[in-house]
Order: sequence, then C-alpha cells, then structure tokens
Amino acid sequence: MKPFTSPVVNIKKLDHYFGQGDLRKQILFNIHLKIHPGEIVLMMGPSGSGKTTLLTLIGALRSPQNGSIEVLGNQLCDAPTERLVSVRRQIGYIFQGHNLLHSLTARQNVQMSLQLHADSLTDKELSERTATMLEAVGLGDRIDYYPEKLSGGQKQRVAIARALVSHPQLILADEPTAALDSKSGRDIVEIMQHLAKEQQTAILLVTHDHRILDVGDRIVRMEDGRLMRAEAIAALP
Ligand SMILES: Nc1ncnc2c1ncn2[C@@H]1O[C@H](COP(=O)(O)OP(=O)(O)OP(=O)(O)O)[C@@H](O)[C@H]1O
Repeated sequence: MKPFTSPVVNIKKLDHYFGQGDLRKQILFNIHLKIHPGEIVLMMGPSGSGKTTLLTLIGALRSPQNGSIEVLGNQLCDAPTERLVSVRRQIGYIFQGHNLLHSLTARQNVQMSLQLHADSLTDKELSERTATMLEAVGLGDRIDYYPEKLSGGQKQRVAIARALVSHPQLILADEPTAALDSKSGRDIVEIMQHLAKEQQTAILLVTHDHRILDVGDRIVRMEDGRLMRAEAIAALP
C-alpha cells in the first residue's frame, strides 16, 4: 500500500448529536483535528466528554452527520456504507477489552486479521508474517497459546500484533493500558510507539494514564464535547 503523505485524519467543523426530537443532544462541537503519518496523538479528557464518540466516528464505526471528516483520503460525512466498510478495513483497532477470540491461539487470532486484509499472500507468507509480528511484540515463545493461558499484558500484545500485522496507516486505541499494571502498560505503549515509527503508522490513543504521556508527539484534550488546545509534549513540565 502506498504511504500517505497528506494528513491521515483531517477533521473540520465536526458536530455530532445523539437522540431524536426533544431528546436530541449535541455531544461534539466544532471539532478540528489533523493527524499526520507516523504521528502519535494522545487524547485525554473527563469521562463522558466525547472521546470514544470521536474515535468511533474517525474509525467509520458510526456515520458522521455535520462537518467534514476525511480518513485516509475518504470523506466519511454522508458516505455510502461501502466506503465506511472499506475505511474500516484499513484501520487497526485496539480496545481495552482486547476482543481476542478465545477458541483461537495467538497465532490464529493474528493470522485471521491478516487474511482479511491480504488476500494475495500464500499460506507460508501469512504464517511467517504472523510469527514475525508476534515475535516483535515479545510473544515469540507464546505463539501457539490460547488467550486463557496468557496474562492481561500478553493478551493486549496479541491485540496489538493483530492490529499492526496488516501494516495499517492508522491505529485507533481506546484506553489500551487501562487494565494493565504499570510495567505492562508501559511495555505495550513502547511497542506501539516503536512499530508506529518503523511503519509510519499514525496513532490516536485515548488514555487516562498519565504514566504514558511521553510516548505521544502531541496531546489533545476533550472537554464537554470540545477539543481544547493541543500541547506539544516537550512543553509539559
Ligand atoms: N449511543 C449513544 N446514545 C446516546 N448518548 C450517547 C451514546 N453514546 C454516548 N453517549 C453520550 O455521549 C457522551 C459522550 O460519551 P463518550 O463515550 O464519547 O465519552 P468518553 O469521553 O469516551 O467517556 P469515557 O472516558 O467514560 O469512556 C456521554 O454523555 C454519553 O452518555
């Protein structure tokens, strides 16, 4: 796939509402956000401020209503379902609950994702790429383990391997370290950071975890549905 040179995400004047009629409530207000290839953007903000809603709009998991939201060169506002589905397939998702399939081994979980994205690979190539990816996240000796035999941090690493194996140009991560102890959380984000820089993947990561702020290039803050000023990490105390 050709690497992206323009912003991977380009959002202008985005509003979002939930509900109908008298119950209609505005959740996002006039959002502007650009994310460039290889950039790691952390999104923080209080519970209920709209972070997950924005993430799911960028991920083409719900339809945007007002404004402009371009993801990997595709306009998502008023987009037909096929375009949303096609964008969805180009994004790597890492969520807190890792969502591994319990009846499949680590290798099978990762390989299944690769199969969905790369139909031109032979079985041998699929298997090699899967193993290389699991080795890259430090699970070379756990490749044939089922999720129940892995720790929380190891399962989250499988989820990262699964999200990255097809070399997506955008990763969306919603609190990937929330369920992990400090050391595992740190390891996870460092793996993501390393792989992102190597593959020029852009990452938008929602977090409440102050221990990982230094892995980002930029922090944006959501408050009451509004994105507040972006801060350069270097400027933080
Ligand atoms: N499907 C929905 N229908 C109606 N309201 C919703 C829906 N999803 C979210 N909301 C409301 O939208 C607001 C923003 O929720 P959202 O989940 O985006 O916040 P958040 O910042 O991700 O919170 P948290 O940090 O707790 O995950 C909340 O007031 C929530 O109740």
